[in-house]
Amino acid sequence: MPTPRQLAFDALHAIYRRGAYTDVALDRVLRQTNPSGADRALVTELVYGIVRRQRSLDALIDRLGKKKASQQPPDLRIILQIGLYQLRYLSHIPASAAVDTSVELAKKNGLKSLSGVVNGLLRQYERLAAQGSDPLELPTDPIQRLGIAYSFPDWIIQLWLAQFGVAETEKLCEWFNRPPAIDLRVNILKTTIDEVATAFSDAGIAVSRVPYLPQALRLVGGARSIQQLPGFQEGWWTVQDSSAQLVAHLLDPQPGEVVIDACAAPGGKTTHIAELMGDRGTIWACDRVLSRLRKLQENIQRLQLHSIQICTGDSRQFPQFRQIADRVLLDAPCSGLGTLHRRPDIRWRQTPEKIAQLSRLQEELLTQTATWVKSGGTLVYATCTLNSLENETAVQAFCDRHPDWQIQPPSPDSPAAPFTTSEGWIKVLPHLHQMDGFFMVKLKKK
Ligand SMILES: C[S@@+](CC[C@H](N)C(=O)[O-])C[C@H]1O[C@@H](n2cnc3c(N)ncnc32)[C@H](O)[C@@H]1O
Repeated sequence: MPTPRQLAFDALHAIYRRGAYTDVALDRVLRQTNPSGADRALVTELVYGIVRRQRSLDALIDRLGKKKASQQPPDLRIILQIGLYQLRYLSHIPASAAVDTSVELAKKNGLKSLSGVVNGLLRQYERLAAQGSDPLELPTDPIQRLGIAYSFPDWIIQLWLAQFGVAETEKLCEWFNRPPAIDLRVNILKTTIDEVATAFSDAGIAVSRVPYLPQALRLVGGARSIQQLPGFQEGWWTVQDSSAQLVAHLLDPQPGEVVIDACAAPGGKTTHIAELMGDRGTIWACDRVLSRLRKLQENIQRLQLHSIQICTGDSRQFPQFRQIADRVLLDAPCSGLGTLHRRPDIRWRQTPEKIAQLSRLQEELLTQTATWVKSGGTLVYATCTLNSLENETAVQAFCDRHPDWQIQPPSPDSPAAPFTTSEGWIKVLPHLHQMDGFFMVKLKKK
């Protein structure tokens, strides 16, 4: 049976050298070997943590090694990262264990002749740390300082510094390096939040309520196998972050209405809309990615909903929806910078060029889906990103071009009300609200 560190090495090898997605590579090594609880937790922590922290870890290798990280043999670099990550970020692992197991990894993975390099570099880290000096040297320039200290690319730091300033950006970076919480949304058509909370506590699983969110329960104590939690098969709940739950509350759909969800898959918000409507009315769930729509279909079946119709294709091209909807949700494809803790590789995969393309797509989707709304109807635009170009700027530009639309703040009793700015934007900031970062706004058509 391979050790947890060997499994982490295998997953990181697939991620760095073959371009695999982090969650896919991790899932593969866990499924192949099915390690026990503590080992599984260590592999998960190492893989997610190292992908997140790779800029900081490479800066340490640059400082402590004879060669820069980028010039090290690729597998050696992975092993050095595994060792340094444990020394720097995992307080429950003794330094000697971190060093010895990394030396072992080098020997077992064809790098016997370089195992001395691993030993020397990790011990040098330990020596400096023991003397009380931080082995991670930081430049004075604030962009690079935060980028290296918290392991983000400079462009993301720049973007946030412009929006939030230094102190807030630092808190945000720190938050995004923590493991994510798992929130559930209780299906009010099947059960109540109290019943679900009791079922969980009877099964020895702690859950807590989330302020302002009437259907949200947060799992206390991290990662678990979701399918085995009480009530999953019965459709009592859906995994959905609390901030994503705010979106359907802001839309405020009513029983009997026609609602179109323009970017619906895998259906977290579509199914919430159906639940809030008492499963009465018509919800068109559109998306252009078939595999994601299959997940939506599974969710509809598990939750036993009947009011949702699936529509496959590009939401910029559905003339049949012209002026038929009471409400439209545009949960737009976006850069995802509000969910960096959940998807550790986005910070390295996303680029300003890709965001410029997304921004054009968002504008086209907003312009087209707005034509679906009846007079007096509403459209909610939402993204899970913290980037004003995709948020305030996009919506303001739309309003400037369409004077028959205006921003409508949520009603004071809406769960979204506490997150609303004076301009009517709903902005969820992770370090303030302890949820994924989200932006949403409700627009009303005259
Ligand atoms: C943020 S995700 C939607 C998440 C979903 N609303 C939920 O709550 O589960 C954005 C979705 O937009 C879809 N998408 C991207 N471009 C599209 C287009 N032109 N037309 C329709 N769907 C599109 C993507 O396939 C993706 O599923």
